[in-house]
Amino acid sequence: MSTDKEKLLYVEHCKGLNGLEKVVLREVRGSSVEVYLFGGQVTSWKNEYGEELLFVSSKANFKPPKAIRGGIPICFPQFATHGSLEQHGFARNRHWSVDPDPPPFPKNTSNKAFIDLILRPSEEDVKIWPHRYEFRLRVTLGPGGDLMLTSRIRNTNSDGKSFTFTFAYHTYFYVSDISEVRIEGLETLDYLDNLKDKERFTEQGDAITFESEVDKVYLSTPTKIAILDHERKRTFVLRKDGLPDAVVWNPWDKKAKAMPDIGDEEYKHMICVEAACVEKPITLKPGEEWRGRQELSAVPSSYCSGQLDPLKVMQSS
Ligand SMILES: O=P(O)(O)OC[C@H]1O[C@H](O)[C@H](O)[C@@H](O)[C@@H]1O
Repeated sequence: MSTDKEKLLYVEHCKGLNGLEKVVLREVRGSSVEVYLFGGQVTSWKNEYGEELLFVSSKANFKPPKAIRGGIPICFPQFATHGSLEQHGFARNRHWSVDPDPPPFPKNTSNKAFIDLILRPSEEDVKIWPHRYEFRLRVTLGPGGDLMLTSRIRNTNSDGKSFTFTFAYHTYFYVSDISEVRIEGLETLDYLDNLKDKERFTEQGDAITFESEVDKVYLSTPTKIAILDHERKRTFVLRKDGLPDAVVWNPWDKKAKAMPDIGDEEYKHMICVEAACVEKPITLKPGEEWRGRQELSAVPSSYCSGQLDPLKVMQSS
């Protein structure tokens, strides 16, 4: 366990843009993470060289109630238009609080840089979605610069009613050039195509690359997905737990132009790959809790490349 004094070095509470409350996590080797209490949203993740790994639009409004465009918005209790609520639910445009005394995790890690946030419904929220819950979000910056998000959602209804929700960590990765990006781990899977009325298709071909707008929900994916940025020679590895689906989105030029909070050319520098639970919504009875976890790491591409796997090089020589 870290002492309070030690924790101060790693977790700083301060003001962000427009005076919004922000928490900065730091790790000794220099990596950092920023989390806004508005939206419970991670808005920055930097590696030990100070390079930004997440995309945040230059036109992002850091002005509630509009959600911040970029980073990792939380979609809850509804992903996209899969229900009657506003697009992506309301968690991304609510003010979260720091949770001073969260229930412990079964396995407490030695990580020092983490923050626990909590969202409970306001009376206004209950009118929109008639349920009581506690949504606890732990954001952790690991010793190697990895970024972990763990959500724990508990049904606290006192009227005996269950509730059902869909969910996504709507992660915007920063990439050098979208036309040089490849995603591995989703080949041959079934997906719902949001550009074709959520119709179901099967992915064909070897790997996923980009040359036009994409908005797909891949179903029941492996727990590990890799996003390769060839130009930057960087690979993001996304690991997920409790979140069977994965959304891939890039608005491309026309849609980006129509969006007031994305610059016309900025679609080239972003790719959303979102650990999600969309196809089969989660139902919780009163007292029940759900957990969904996403872990991100960024490594030089050579570490991941099959060609450079020493075993494979030896076998092929
Ligand atoms: O503009 P937003 O409400 O933030 O949504 C941005 C995008 O999020 C997801 O990736 C959905 O699949 C897209 O259909 C949507 O356009």
